[in-house]
Amino acid sequence: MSSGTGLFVTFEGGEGAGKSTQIRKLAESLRSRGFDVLLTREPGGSPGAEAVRHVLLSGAAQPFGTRMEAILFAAARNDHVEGVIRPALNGGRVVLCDRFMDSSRVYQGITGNLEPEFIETLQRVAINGVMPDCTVILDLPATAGLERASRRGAAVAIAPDRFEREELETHEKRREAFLDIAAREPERCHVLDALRPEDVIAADVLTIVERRLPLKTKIAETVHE
Ligand SMILES: Nc1ncnc2c1ncn2[C@@H]1O[C@H](COP(=O)(O)OP(=O)(O)OP(=O)(O)O)[C@@H](O)[C@H]1O
Ligand SMILES: Cc1cn([C@H]2C[C@H](O)[C@@H](COP(=O)(O)O)O2)c(=O)[nH]c1=O
Repeated sequence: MSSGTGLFVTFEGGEGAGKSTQIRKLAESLRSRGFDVLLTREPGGSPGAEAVRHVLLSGAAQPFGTRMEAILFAAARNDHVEGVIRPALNGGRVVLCDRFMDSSRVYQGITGNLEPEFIETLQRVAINGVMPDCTVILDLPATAGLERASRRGAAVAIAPDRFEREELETHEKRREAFLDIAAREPERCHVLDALRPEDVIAADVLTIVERRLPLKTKIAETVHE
């Protein structure tokens, strides 16, 4: 459970699953209902973590090995948590984060072949008690997600990042690894079929998140009194 009186929701899944799309839609729906929403992402979300994002996604850290990359992701996460996420939750805000610790478990742990104990130790240090209240996992075949990501990249002339460029088999393993996490943590994780139309998925996401809202968060007006 997250710290403070806010609500912490993370979005996870493979490349091109629709995380950014769904986060934007959810933020819009919640804001229109008066909630004070912070939309953020990983790696990144704070000035220090955004600097590390560039190092990681460009592949500049790749020659130093997966362990080094995992530690950099954790360092960026800790900066983001302490500088941005924890203060927002303490202020009663709804925090929506595009990827978080489950991405490290999957990308660095499972497909990076790092020992689970090492990854879990890093996560404990990185999140320092700030656990997501709820995680939406957008699930689709890797081929479909990569196709979407490549169409999106072509439209804005952005090349695939260091992780997107990996083998199809690796992306399929990641899909299975996210589903395994969901099976192990059913209270926190909700798996949605991401092949459906955006608005159908968005309605499911809103239902999931609304169930958790009244208990913990404040509406925007009361936060800024
Ligand atoms: N349900 C959907 N059906 C069809 N296309 C979609 C759907 N959701 C998103 N898209 C499109 O797929 C592309 C990828 O979506 P988006 O950027 O939201 O994914 P993402 O999970 O954040 O990707 P990444 O992890 O690679 O950043 C975008 O062009 C988006 O418009
Ligand atoms: C948080 C996190 C991310 N990654 C990888 C997953 C993606 O390939 C990129 C982020 O790109 P996006 O377009 O912003 O989704 O980084 C990772 O390997 N480990 C992590 O902890």
